[in-house]
Parts: sequence; structure tokens; C-alpha cells
Amino acid sequence: MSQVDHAKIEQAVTLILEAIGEDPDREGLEDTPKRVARMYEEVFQGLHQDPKEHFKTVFGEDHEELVLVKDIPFYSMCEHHLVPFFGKAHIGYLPQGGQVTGLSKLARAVEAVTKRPQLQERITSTIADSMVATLNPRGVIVIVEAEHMCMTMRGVKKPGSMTVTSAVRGAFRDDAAARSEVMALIKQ
Ligand SMILES: Nc1nc2c(ncn2[C@@H]2O[C@H](COP(=O)(O)OP(=O)(O)OP(=O)(O)O)[C@@H](O)[C@H]2O)c(=O)[nH]1
Ligand SMILES: [Zn+2]
Repeated sequence: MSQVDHAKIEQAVTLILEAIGEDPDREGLEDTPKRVARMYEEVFQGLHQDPKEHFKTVFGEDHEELVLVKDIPFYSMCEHHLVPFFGKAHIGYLPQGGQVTGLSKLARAVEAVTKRPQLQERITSTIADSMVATLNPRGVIVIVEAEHMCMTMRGVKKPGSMTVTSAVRGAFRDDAAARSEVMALIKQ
């Protein structure tokens, strides 16, 4: 069963088209409400996922040094304007207790968190807090860099400006050298 109300989205899109002075019945727009409903189902599918679930896949391994998955691409939707913002997430953590999670699970958590109406800050802290809650790592650092379409195609119109956010938990908070190591690896 579909997780979004397609009929409601279709009605809303038809109303928006009428409201901007378009003819929703003209040939090119005929199927647009249906397409938008299918697109919203896809781009908001993270609303029905819990990022923490992904970190429950663990493997016994005595690796307690850095694990970093960088340059994870993502597309999200700004919750203020419902236009895209997109960029890359970098996630580093220090495992402890003899368990690591699957590498792809970091990227799956990014999908779960970004495929919703979002704020960049909340994406960043939710990923970090989900890892802390499920994996109990010694430290986590999440860095997200993104371009916001609401700042480029409209409003203040500053294409190329990048927003960078970080969330730091556990050992990375007090260890500037460990943070620098991650930053250097991300820049490489
Ligand atoms: N903190 C934060 N702000 C965001 C994010 N995405 C968009 N915004 C901002 O949300 C704010 C909304 O401001 P408002 O004044 O309510 O709306 P607006 O009149 O459309 O604002 P302008 O974009 O300045 O034209 C803007 O400053 C956006 O840049 C985000 O991920 N995090
Ligand atoms: Zn916006």
C-alpha cells in the first residue's frame, strides 16, 4: 500500500496550477498532479524509516580506530520552501565494544534522514544521535555540506554558496587532533 495520499497531493497540485494562472487541463499538465504525487512519495520516503534501524546491523570486529565514509551524496527538501537542497554527507565514528556497523548502513541512514522535509542542521544531528543511540561508539563526527535551492534560484539568489554543518559526539568533542584527522581525510 502507498504510504502517501496520492489523491490529496493530486488535488493540491491541481489547485496550485490553477492558482498560478495555469490551465491544469492543458496537454502538458494533464498528468502533472499524478507525477508530482509519485515524486513526493519517492522524495519523502524517509518519513517512514527510522535511521537507527540501519545501525542495528553489526559485525564483531575489534577495530577501535576511525571509520569514515565520506562524500555520500544526498538530496533533501527544505522544509521552509519545499525546494531541494543537496550535497554530501561525511560520517566518521570510532567503534568500541568490538562491534562495527555495515558501511552501507551509514549511507542508508543518510537516505532515511534526508528524504523528508528537512533542515540541514537536523539532518546532521539526527545522524550523529542515531549512531550514538544504537552503536554506542566512542565518538561520532558528521559533516554535511549542501547548496540550498531556496538561496540560489529565489530569495537572496546566491548560487554557489555552500552551507556546512557538523555534529560532534563523544571523544571527538575533546580531541582536536582527531577532528583534524577527519577533516584532512575529507579534503583529500
Ligand atoms: N537554519 C536553516 N535555515 C534554512 C534551511 N533551509 C532554508 N533555510 C532558511 O529558512 C529561512 C526562512 O526564512 P523566512 O524569512 O521565514 O522566509 P523567506 O521570506 O522565504 O526568506 P528568504 O529565503 O530570506 O527570502 C531562510 O533564511 C532560508 O535560508 C536549513 O536547512 N537550515
Ligand atoms: Zn528553503
